[in-house]
Amino acid sequence: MELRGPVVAVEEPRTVNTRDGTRDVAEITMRPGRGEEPPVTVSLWGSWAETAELLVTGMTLLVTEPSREEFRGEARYATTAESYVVVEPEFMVDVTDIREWVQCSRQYYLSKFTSASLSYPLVKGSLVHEVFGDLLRGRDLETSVEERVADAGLKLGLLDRDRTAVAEDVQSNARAIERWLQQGTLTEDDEWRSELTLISETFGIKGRADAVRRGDPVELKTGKNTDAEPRFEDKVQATCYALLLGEHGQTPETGTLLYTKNAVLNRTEETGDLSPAKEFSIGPGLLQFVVRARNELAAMEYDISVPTGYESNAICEYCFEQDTCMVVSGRLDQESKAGSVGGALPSAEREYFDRMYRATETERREIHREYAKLWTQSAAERAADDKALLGLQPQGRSQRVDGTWELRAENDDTAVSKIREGDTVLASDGHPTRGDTELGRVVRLETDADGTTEIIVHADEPIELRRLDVYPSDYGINGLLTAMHDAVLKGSQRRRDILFGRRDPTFGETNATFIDNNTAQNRAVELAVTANDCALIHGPPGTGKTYTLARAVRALCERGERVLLSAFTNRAVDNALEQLREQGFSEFVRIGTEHGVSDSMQDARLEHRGEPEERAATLRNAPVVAGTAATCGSSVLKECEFDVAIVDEAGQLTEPGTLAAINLADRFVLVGDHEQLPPVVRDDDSELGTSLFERLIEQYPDAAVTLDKQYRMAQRIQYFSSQTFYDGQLRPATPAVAGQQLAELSAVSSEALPSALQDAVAFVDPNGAMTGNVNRQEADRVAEIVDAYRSAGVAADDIGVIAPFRAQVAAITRRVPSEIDVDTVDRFQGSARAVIVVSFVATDTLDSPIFEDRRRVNVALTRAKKALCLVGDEDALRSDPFYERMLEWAES
Ligand SMILES: Nc1ncnc2c1ncn2[C@@H]1O[C@H](COP(=O)(O)OP(=O)(O)OP(=O)(O)O)[C@@H](O)[C@H]1O
Repeated sequence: MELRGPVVAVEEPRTVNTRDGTRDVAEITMRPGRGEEPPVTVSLWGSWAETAELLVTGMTLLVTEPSREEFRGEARYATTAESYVVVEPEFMVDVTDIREWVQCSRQYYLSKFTSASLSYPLVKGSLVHEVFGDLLRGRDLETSVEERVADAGLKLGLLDRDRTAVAEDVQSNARAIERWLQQGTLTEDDEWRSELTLISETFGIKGRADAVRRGDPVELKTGKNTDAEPRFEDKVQATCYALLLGEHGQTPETGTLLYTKNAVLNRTEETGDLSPAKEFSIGPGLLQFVVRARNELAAMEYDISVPTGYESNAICEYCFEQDTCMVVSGRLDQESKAGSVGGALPSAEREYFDRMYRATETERREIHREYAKLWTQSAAERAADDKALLGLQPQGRSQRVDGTWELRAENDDTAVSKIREGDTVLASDGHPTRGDTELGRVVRLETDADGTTEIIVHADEPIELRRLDVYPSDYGINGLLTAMHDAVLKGSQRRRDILFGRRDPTFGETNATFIDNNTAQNRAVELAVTANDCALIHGPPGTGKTYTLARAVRALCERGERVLLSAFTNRAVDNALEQLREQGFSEFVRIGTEHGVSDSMQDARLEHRGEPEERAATLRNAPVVAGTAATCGSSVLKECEFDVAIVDEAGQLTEPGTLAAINLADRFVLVGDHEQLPPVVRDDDSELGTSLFERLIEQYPDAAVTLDKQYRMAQRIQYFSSQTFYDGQLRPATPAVAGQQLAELSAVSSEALPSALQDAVAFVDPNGAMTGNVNRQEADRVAEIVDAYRSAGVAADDIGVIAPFRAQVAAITRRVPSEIDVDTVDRFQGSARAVIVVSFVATDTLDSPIFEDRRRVNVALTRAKKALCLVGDEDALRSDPFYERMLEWAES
């Protein structure tokens, strides 16, 4: 039995005399049943009374196992010895955050700004952890160390570390583990699990336990500890895992900490307890303590306030982070237990930091809401939302060379989901939080001609693969905060003057001609090459953005500048590199994962594995380094410096997302189109919804150039977009572009097309009906239209179909040959087809927008080169002035 719902009133805690002596109690009123039921009073006893001080009305509270009694016809509840009180249970706190919070609340806050810094202790720490996992999976120590150290070649090289010395260091730490594993206390049937992903519905805590032995948590620490007891914060961490494990069965009573460095200590020099493994008992007091610590953290994040350090008992004098802490409080004018140094930043910068911090944390909260849906939504609801693939039939599993597992399954269902190859997912035997779950990577997800989908997932442990769920990761959030911190607190004065509108960007001069057949493109390269601060290149659809960008990269390199080439998506990064190759330039390295990078760029991909010095040199000496903006915040790229950062698709990046890339360079060039897809944010009113590109282009029109000649669309097709989004400035680059026709494609005879499709822009009303997000009649009609183009000789890969909703995408996919690309707008951005068919789905009235944003329509309509067919309900479209104008153009 539990009470879960919003708090409606809170009373101050008081001390009362009871049969058992004096006790604290606080009374609160809440609406259980997630706010559906009438208010009830709950007495929070003992140490839970303190929790009442954290509460404000509106917060969600969870009380487990309360007692209930009737008092004058009213139900009254109270906490019992078994109860837990959880503040904002849907706010998912990571176990490592609780550990940090207990050490120092300020340190928890500061660590948001130092994500992904490269340091030897961190790299060594993860190597030892990996080796530990390997040993548990039965790999032999020497092979494991050798392999893992080789895999970390690049990072070790950037840290100027020698491979053999690192291997020895890791090996000596790992020996402690090996010896402990071999101790007589362990028997053959000792049950082990490594790297267990745990998500708690009750406590709002998630984490990955290093290992679980016979149901008890084992945590690995690469430091030393010569006390008999584990360190308090380490106990806190292991206790969190115990709490999470208890949710699925028995709560463990013992936790183990393995201090690997103890094994390396010299017994003649060190005194104390040198044994690496230290056990401790986990009692109710400790379990409740970690929940209370988590509650404090969740309450602080509820209103996104900044901790002062007084929330925990840390002693600042002993803290390694004291200086950083004081600088941050000084610069941002924050109250801090450690005090502060230096003057505050100008108020505009502090306000900006504050706004962006709040917006980013709000995004985190939205991601956590997604987490909660893992259990608040039923399996069917998740499948209907495209967030899960259910009912998979396991097809076996096998251990891979590195000891991890390949899990195979099949699915006959035609269900679609957002899950794609390369994604990190929650793979489970039935339920993502209640079942046996592993965090895994989808390496294959392919549907064959008879509709069977083959699924392969790589994971640490061999589970039965029956279900996949989208994993709502907040991994990137700290990257955004770090980028913002680095830009505002560490950025040069000159850069900040530009970002905060205090000085106009300046340019040098050049007499060179870079592109001789397109004035705007030539001007764009000129700006990029001569910019002392920044240049902005606005590229409407098909105007040669990529071509111009590649030319600019080359021109900069010719002048001896080192260039960072970045974009929002992997695809755009690869497109730019392909264009560079076409222009005869190939001195670049590509940073990215094997899955992220396209096949054609695998040869340019920087391997991490190898000889450290050689790996680091390859990166350090490359004239051009390319990777997505998200990768720019990685520990590897943060070690690099560039003269110029060129960022494509800048209109799709949030401000902090853009800062991650431009922080690495002295000057920057943003390339994009703010009239196409905006940044994707979960909170509609978010400050993050406007890109830095859009803000700067409005602020500094003189630093910008618009490419105005497009090389893609027939004149008839481009007209609506040009008029509606580009003040009529967009024009075909050549008469050939303007006058292109379907009949120019080989084997195509346009006479074979039905008369309705003869025009370059056509409109068809299939008289369908929308149910949910699907319009079946319209899907049938789209299939007929695709068929008509095919019969007229258009090749399948020349046709693309775009629909606003995934459900309609699925409905159409089932009706057309598998070679035809059918997808949402986001997947089509940056590409084009000779023929594009757009399905609008909506019928009768437009209660909710078809494409959430007009800019998405712009993208959809401008993917077509020679023929565009709009399929939708005339009445619905005419009910909105924007779509009405679109119809008038289509029917003119
Ligand atoms: N100055 C030019 N001279 C000749 N061809 C050009 C020129 N600029 C671009 N093109 C050609 O026009 C086509 C479109 O260019 P590109 O792919 O660079 O467009 P884009 O603006 O990046 O498109 P998108 O809007 O999809 O990002 C390409 O085939 C490119 O080679």
